[in-house]
Amino acid sequence: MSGRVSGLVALVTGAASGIGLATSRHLLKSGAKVGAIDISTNLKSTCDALGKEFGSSNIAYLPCDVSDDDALKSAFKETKEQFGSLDIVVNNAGIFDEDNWGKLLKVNLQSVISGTYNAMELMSPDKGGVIVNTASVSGLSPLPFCPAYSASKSGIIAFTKAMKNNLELRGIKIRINSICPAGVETAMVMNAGKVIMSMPQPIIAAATASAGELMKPEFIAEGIMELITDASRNGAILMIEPDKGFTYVE
Ligand SMILES: NC(=O)C1=CN([C@@H]2O[C@H](COP(=O)(O)OP(=O)(O)OC[C@H]3O[C@@H](n4cnc5c(N)ncnc54)[C@H](O)[C@@H]3O)[C@@H](O)[C@H]2O)C=CC1
Ligand SMILES: CC/C=C\CC(=O)/C=C/C=C\C=C\C=C\[C@@H](O)[C@@H](O)C/C=C\CCC(=O)O
Repeated sequence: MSGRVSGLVALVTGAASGIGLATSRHLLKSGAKVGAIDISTNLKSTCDALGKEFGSSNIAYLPCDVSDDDALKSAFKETKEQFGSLDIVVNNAGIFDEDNWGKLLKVNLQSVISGTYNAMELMSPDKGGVIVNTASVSGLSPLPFCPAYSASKSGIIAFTKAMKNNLELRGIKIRINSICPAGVETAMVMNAGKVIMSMPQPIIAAATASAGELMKPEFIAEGIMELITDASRNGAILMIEPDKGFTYVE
């Protein structure tokens, strides 16, 4: 799979908000069909609005908790059944909840691994496909105010690199990449402020020190689209920062 996404079938998790919503819009605008997965009650109105703008037959409303492996598998299958193929998967849903770190690991890391295996099962062996996993700069440089979150994102990066080699060695024509944004202006960051404020003062200071200018979700969606459409990108880790823009890291 390379080049144009027009006519292809994509699946995006965390599609109701922030980076997932911006990516779904970008994919629809480029002529792809999108299976939109999210746990949020906002997903219905989001899909209705996207359907009005881009055609209701191009978007599938798939309410699902990505931490439930069986439910996630069903939503992947439903996307292929509705649209006839599965070519692009963006494993993007995530939470920022250190107090519930067990749940965080399931949503942020387990769902990326199970989403990748689902994609491998459903993508065409001939045509192949592309997977993009949303990590974070915290997966490259772990942050003291979110140790479990950082671990989940490091896990995504390690999984993506290892799976790239695994797929290549087995001759499977699926590319797999990861995106690592710094702070983005989404509900996740807006809600994190009050949680961080309840942490010990030195941790608040560390969080404040690492916070830079927030980027727009649309900018991150552009990075995800680059990883989808540029056939030379496989096993790529794309860091996105407000001051430096896009940087591919080893
Ligand atoms: N906002 C930021 O500064 C950054 C965010 N990220 C990552 O980007 C991804 C998207 O986050 P944002 O757009 O920022 O946040 P967001 O909060 O706007 O969007 C996350 C979406 O995931 C959904 N979600 C959460 N738990 C779910 C579950 N169990 N099942 C299905 N859907 C679920 C939410 O309902 C929401 O719609 C996450 O993986 C996050 O860790 C990475 C780097 C920076
Ligand atoms: C710093 C970006 C690192 C990682 C990005 C990421 O993957 C997820 C980030 C999630 C939450 C980040 C929250 C950052 C908050 C900062 O703005 C701190 O300055 C908040 C500190 C105190 C709160 C102050 C207030 O709300 O009044």
